[in-house]
Amino acid sequence: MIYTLTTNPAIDMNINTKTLKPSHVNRTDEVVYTPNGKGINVSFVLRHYGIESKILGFFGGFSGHYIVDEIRKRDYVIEPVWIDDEITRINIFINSNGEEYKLVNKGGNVNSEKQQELLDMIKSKDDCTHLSISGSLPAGIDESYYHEILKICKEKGIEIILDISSKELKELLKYEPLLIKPNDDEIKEVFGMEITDENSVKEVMKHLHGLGAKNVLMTMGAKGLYFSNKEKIWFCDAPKITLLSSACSGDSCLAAFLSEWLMGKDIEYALKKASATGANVAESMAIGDLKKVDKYIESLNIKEVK
Ligand SMILES: O=P(O)(O)OC[C@@]1(O)O[C@H](CO)[C@@H](O)[C@@H]1O
Repeated sequence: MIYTLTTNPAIDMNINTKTLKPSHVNRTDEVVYTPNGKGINVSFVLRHYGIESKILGFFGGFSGHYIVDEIRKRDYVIEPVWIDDEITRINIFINSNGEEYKLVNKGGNVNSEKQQELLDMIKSKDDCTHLSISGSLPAGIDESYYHEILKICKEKGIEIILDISSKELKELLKYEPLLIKPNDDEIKEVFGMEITDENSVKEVMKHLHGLGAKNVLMTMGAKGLYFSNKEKIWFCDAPKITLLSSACSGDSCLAAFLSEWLMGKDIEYALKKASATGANVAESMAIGDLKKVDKYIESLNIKEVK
């Protein structure tokens, strides 16, 4: 069973507005509230593609209850660690005249007792084959927490999937995660390496594998994505779309990829599905209905980077 861990969930408030002026009452055109957080988004899209997963995370206050209730209404198994006296954050994504404004808040404080509760929960899981960890850490949790989680995974033989932007990612590769999903900006920030051409991609992949990553899915938004399994590197282009909101796009891309790749299916199709899904989400508010994915897949091209 795949488990997703969202250490810092959020209600996403997705707003569409033609006017966004300072010192002005901006009456918006559309607003969509969705129960989210990066790992939760992965679970949603996995289910869309027929793969079940279970959801873990820290939740608190009215907003935490809203997220957990919504997820339970959709019949997911979610095991929340409830944080006392703290409210799960609400993040705001504004789309106005082709521009995106992303207001991502910190998240409630998680004390050491609650941190331990989650670690004990992971330790107690006997059905967990893969743990997909996504997103930022909330207040009160130090980066060293990742090490504690990953040590438990190693001991229990749980395969690790990491989609985190933390600088600690570099140090975490020694736990040999099955897959990491950085984007090109994170590669620059965390590893100080810039993607300029195919040679730089080869260098980056070699470096990441050298540090311990078994597989790397590197996303680059409208520029496409690369996947490396240490033996080969593939590139997949991206469909041309009109961007509405890039929120949830990377998480959905990862889930689409996992839905094929973890099942041992064709790698080229998995990459096309990942690219098509990320693009279709980026032209929607929140995750959207993913209805254009099949059409986009037909238009995509894969090439091997030699
Ligand atoms: O602060 P993090 O965890 O990095 O990002 C959280 C978040 O912005 O990412 C998701 C989209 O990818 C949203 O659903 C959510 O609000």
